[in-house]
Amino acid sequence: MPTSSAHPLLLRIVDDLAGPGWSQQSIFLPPALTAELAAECRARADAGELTPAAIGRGGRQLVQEGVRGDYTAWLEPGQCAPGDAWLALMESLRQTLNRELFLGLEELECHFALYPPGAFYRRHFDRFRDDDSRTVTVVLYLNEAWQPDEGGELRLYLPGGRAHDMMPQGGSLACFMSASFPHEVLPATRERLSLTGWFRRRADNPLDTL
Ligand SMILES: O=C(O)CCC(=O)C(=O)O
Ligand SMILES: [Fe+2]
Repeated sequence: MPTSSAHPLLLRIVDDLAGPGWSQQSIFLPPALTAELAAECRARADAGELTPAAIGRGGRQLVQEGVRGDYTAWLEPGQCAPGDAWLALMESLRQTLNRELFLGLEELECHFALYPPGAFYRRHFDRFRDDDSRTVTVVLYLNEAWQPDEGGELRLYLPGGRAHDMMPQGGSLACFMSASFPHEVLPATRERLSLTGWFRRRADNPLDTL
């Protein structure tokens, strides 16, 4: 059992990752900060700063609409106040996960994602075949008053052939071990906004760091 003084919400995520390996927090972020992050995502979309998401990494990136149809933009420190507030919270989570679970997480890469109505992301793993540094996935949803009949669930495939669906409700968080759970994003009837991040640790392959 964790014994530290970290926020109870963060400790709940620690317990979930140490147990089943995934966590769903329905009320993770206050509505005001969620709304500010949603506004930032929309502003970037309006400014044409979101680009079609690609599959793979480095020189092997490929846009494949039949696999994923979302648009993304990286969130970097110093770009906007709500983004920095989010990154500070994720830094607390990173430190808590390292302290309690010895995960050795070194950094977070994080992007806004916008799925137009009907867009999806087929079943996949978040780890690249040639790079195992993505260790923990976090997805914060930015959609106010999402309704169950609007679709857009994150479907997490669990061991034993079961699946768990999560509605992309504003302020809720999905978190899971990146290498353990195939997952997909189902199409929605309305625009679906999120902020997705991956905590990375140093790649095992020394050639990757050259
Ligand atoms: O938005 C989600 O629910 C998950 C997104 C995802 O799987 C990804 O970007 O790799
Ligand atoms: Fe994913």
